[in-house]
Amino acid sequence: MQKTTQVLWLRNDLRLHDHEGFRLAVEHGAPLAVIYILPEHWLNTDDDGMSRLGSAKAHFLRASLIDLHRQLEDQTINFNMYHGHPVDIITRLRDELCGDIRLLTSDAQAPEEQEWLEAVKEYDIDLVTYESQTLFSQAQMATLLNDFPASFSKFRKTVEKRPELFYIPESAETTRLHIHEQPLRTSASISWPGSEYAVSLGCHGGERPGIEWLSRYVWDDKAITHYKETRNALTGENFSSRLSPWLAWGCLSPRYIWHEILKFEASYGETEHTYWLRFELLWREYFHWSMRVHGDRLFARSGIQRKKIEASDNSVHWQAWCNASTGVPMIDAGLRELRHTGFVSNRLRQNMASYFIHQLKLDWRLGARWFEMYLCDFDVASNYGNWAYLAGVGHDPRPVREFNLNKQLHQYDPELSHIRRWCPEIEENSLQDVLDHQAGRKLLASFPPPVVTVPAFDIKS
Ligand SMILES: Cc1cc2nc3c(=O)[nH]c(=O)nc-3n(C[C@H](O)[C@H](O)[C@H](O)COP(=O)(O)OP(=O)(O)OC[C@H]3O[C@@H](n4cnc5c(N)ncnc54)[C@H](O)[C@@H]3O)c2cc1C
Repeated sequence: MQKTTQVLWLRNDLRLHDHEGFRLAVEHGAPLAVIYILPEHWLNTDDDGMSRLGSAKAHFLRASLIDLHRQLEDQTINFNMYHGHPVDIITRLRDELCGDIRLLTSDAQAPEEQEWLEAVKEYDIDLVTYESQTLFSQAQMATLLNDFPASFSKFRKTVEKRPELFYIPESAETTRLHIHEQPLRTSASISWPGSEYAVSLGCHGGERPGIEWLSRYVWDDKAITHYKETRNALTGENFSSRLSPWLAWGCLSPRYIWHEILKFEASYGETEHTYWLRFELLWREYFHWSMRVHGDRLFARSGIQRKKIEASDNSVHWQAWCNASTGVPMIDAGLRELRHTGFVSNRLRQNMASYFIHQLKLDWRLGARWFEMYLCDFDVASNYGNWAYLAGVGHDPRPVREFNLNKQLHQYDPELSHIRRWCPEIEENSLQDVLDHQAGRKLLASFPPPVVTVPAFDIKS
């Protein structure tokens, strides 16, 4: 009989806790090799000047891999890193390992990943997939997926009625793993993207920093007790949970976070704030399952609604966006923040996307790709799901969701704290000055004029 080697191919599940892949490997018992493949094309720049891995995002991913590497090393488990085409790497490994391969990896979210998994199966590899990014499993979702709710509310109400869904299995005892001992031929060291911007991440990638952050946010600072009230802010400490980068790379499991919130509620009581953080995690869940159901349609301009929408290819507008020089301080502040830190608040993301789609009138998918390059919490389902929603071709029941930028600025950054942080050139100006500039009514000398203005707004005295 041929010997079997298990290969655990980690993708967006860079952790040890709540990990079905490790659990399955322990259960099976054959020797295990743990690998990560950085897809080569993520490093290439496309015709629009974009790559898949901007610098802040690359920083976070790299730190997450290093943290995992160290944790595995402590348990004498080799972690083998590659870059190249995932299917090429896996088939090369199969040849190197000779014998039967049992490949364990996370279920596909995006169609691109589905293609890799389909291609791997062609090579006579025993492929076993598991869920690692969602609260629920495919089996738990089966009936809902056959008739997927068109709105988030319907989805939420259905799953909230089923508490048995919110179950967290025991973590695998990795000490019981049987490790493949022979060294594997890994790729030459990866040339990670450098940066033309000074990157200043507010957080460290990796499972252990993620667990620490969650514990501090929930238990030490008890910031969860004001979540609903502050979550729409544009800046400030602990205004939202900032869990998204760890969730995106799978350094934290959504089930682990969910259960920490439940534990907090058991100690201090459920409030609208603790509930709302779980509510937002369900939004993420909704987009993830929507992507499984709708696949490629989510990347079409007409979206899942198959609605014909117009978009221009105005290169002046596009360049202004790319250079963070739209002349609208609220937008340019967000663009600068995103390039430097890989993060922007949800409220600002909504306004930025609305401006991109409704004022610059560019194709929403270009904006989604731009976010994909820079966001260190890039999550294919949440990003494309939210952009499509704002473009009116996704799950939004409303036909158009256009934000009144000046009204939003007045409501969410009345002290100009966010704008001043990222656009110091308007340090001396008042909120009304900025509102007038953005509307093109009275231009600031210190800021370029808007490429496209937004509706005027007067502060009532
Ligand atoms: C145009 C646009 C693009 C976006 N792209 C992404 C993306 O690539 N990756 C990503 O994780 N989120 C994305 N979001 C959703 C949201 O902006 C971020 O999840 C949130 O800002 C992350 O900060 P936080 O962890 O402090 O969120 P919190 O407010 O603390 O929320 C907790 C968690 O709930 C989930 N969540 C909250 N809001 C949403 C939402 N609207 N959609 C899906 N999940 C949500 C996230 O996992 C988040 O970490 C996008 C939103 C917009 C409008």
